[in-house]
Amino acid sequence: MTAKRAIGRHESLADKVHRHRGLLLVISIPIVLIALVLLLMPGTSTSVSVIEYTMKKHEGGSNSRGPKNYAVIFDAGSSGSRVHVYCFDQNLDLVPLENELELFLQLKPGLSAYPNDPRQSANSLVSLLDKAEASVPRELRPKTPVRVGATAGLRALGHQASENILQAVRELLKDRSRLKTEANAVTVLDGAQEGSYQWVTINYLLRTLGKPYSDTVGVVDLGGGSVQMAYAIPEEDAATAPKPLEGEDSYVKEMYLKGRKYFLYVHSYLHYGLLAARAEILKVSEDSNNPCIVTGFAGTYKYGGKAFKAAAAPSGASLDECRRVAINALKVNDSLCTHMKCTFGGVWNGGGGGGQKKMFVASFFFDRAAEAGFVDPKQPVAEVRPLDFEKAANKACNMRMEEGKSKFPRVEEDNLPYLCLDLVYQYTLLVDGFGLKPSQTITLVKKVKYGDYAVEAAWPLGSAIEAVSSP
Ligand SMILES: O=c1[nH]cnc2c1ncn2[C@@H]1O[C@H](COP(=O)(O)OP(=O)(O)O)[C@@H](O)[C@H]1O
Ligand SMILES: [Ca+2]
Repeated sequence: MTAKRAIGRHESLADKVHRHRGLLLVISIPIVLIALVLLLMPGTSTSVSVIEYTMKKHEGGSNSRGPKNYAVIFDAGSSGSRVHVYCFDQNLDLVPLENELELFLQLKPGLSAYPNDPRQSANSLVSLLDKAEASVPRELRPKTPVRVGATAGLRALGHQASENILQAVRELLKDRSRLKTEANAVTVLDGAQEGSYQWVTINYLLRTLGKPYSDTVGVVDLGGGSVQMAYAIPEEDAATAPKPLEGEDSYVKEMYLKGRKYFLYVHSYLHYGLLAARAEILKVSEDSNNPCIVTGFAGTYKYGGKAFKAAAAPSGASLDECRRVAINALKVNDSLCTHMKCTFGGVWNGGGGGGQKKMFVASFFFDRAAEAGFVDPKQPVAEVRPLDFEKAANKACNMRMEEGKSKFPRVEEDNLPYLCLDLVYQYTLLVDGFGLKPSQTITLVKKVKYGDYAVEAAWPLGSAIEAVSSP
């Protein structure tokens, strides 16, 4: 009986198809054509990578968690290691741990300072781990994710040496900690992840997530080893984004946050962090004097296990000549731009737009501006213009080493010989590299106000949000 009915229905369906074949043909031709065009279009499938997380609402039901969710994130940076502990409520709002919105601890040097001793490298995290774990209530520890994200220092070490260190860190966590380690909890972040987490951090703290892309802010993060830029772009621009250069991460990440889809342009430049750039700039002058070194200084600069001659010319430092060397080191003019518009080194600039109107610029940009005296280190943010870096550079390039302490009382002694270089590089990176106008206002950021508190403007919060919102 059942079989008979099925056959009967099958026959009548076939009859109908036969009867309406003309109409079906008319409908299907444009559909096939559209599918063909989409298939052949350059774009999204090759240049966009989808970030794997959504900021879920924790409103109960099967996905419900406890009232408080902790996350412990290690930032294994090139110049130091840091740990952040955050606590979120069910709405994914940050709630205070004791009297701050995060526990933040740091130490120097970073994991990459022990390239040949993975155990010692991992053990450098012990004091941070113990204090971080102690700040999480005992009963929540097995449910609390811990992640270790290494950045430019381990990236530059190469695969085998960095993998050995990461393995030693995994063992340390297993032996010493009761926190939850997910698969891939201990990794070298790729530059695009680092930049997109930083963008999530800042926009989360500014409460712009969930708003249209043009209400979000763009970010620049100048680390020791690498520098990242990230900002949201319109969907049309994402669809026509160029393919990345060989071996590079894709230019666009697709992200779902607070119910909205964002297309994030993100790029990380390895070797263009501030401490790495010093080496690049000193390499240009090889064994001779360098016009970026403060007048009266002669010494060596050590970076990444190598030593570079760092000696002032007898005639002293020169802002103009140092600018030329910095532009040269950035390869602004001598690399092929095969995209519509490039930043430097042949890298696509993302096309600009509303998501880049306001730029929040972090890490060494804030720190050097504070040391140079044009930003108050006690304030979480400061509005400046690229030309403030040039003005300070002019002063630094025209002083002698002996005058350093009185002209720049806040500069750390080890940084003094490189103050002209650092400030010139920062100006050059913003203006010649990223194409900002010298007079454009940018926000230097150390922390972002969140309610009555201020939270570090660093990528680990973006990673924590992902960790507590994944299933
Ligand atoms: O959590 C943070 N809060 C404030 N500043 C930070 C934080 N993390 C990194 N920085 C800044 O970034 C600088 C160095 O960057 P880092 O060592 O992370 O290099 P990398 O990002 O190239 O690996 C530090 O000297 C500091 O100014
Ligand atoms: Ca960093």
